[in-house]
Amino acid sequence: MTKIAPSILSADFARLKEEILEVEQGGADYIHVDVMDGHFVPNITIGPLVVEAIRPITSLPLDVHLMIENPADYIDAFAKAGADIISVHVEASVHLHRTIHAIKNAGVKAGVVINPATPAEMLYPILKDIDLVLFMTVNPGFGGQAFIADVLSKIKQVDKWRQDFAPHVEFEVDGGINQTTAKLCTDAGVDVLVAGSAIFNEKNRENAIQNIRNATK
Ligand SMILES: O=C(CO)[C@H](O)[C@H](O)COP(=O)(O)O
Ligand SMILES: [Fe+2]
Repeated sequence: MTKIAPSILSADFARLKEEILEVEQGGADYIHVDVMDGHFVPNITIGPLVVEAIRPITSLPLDVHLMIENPADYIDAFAKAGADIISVHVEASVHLHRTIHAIKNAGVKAGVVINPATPAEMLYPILKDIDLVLFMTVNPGFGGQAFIADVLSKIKQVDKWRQDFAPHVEFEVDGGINQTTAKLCTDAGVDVLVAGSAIFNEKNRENAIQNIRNATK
């Protein structure tokens, strides 16, 4: 079954606990946490303190998406705060192999994120070492942007490598996911759909989650 990871970027931060409980009760599989530093992306969001604060609220895995420069410097802080998956951008990681192993050594699942304009080949050397690939289907930085369909061919390319030598790797997409784009992604091999505005802009979060999941069948 397709997994759904609501992005709290589009939640009401004044009611964050209730928002997280609503999507958990509505059938979410992960809670997606967008960390932005105002350097790697032109927006500033949340840090380890917020991850630590939401950790006791939910039993769902916390899927932490680091959109920051020098992500290796912050692995321990996010691991200690309670992250279950930490994903770093290939574009921000000079020593990607070292950073991935630092995440794993911290006892956390390691993900690698790739921007829409970054070629699939960047993933090839490290695919077997990681737990998750997060394909950006928008340029990172903001919720509510339009899906970039060109990324689908890249997902299909990496899926061939996955079938060849890395069948354990989960594929996730992030950005512009709704009932229409969800199906395009799962048809290309995606296992986990991040959705922010398509879930938190709807009054009934359970219906929103179910509608996206049902659209992929
Ligand atoms: O990483 C992100 C933005 O950089 C968010 O996870 C993503 O944008 C989710 O928002 P939406 O579903 O509204 O596009
Ligand atoms: Fe994200």
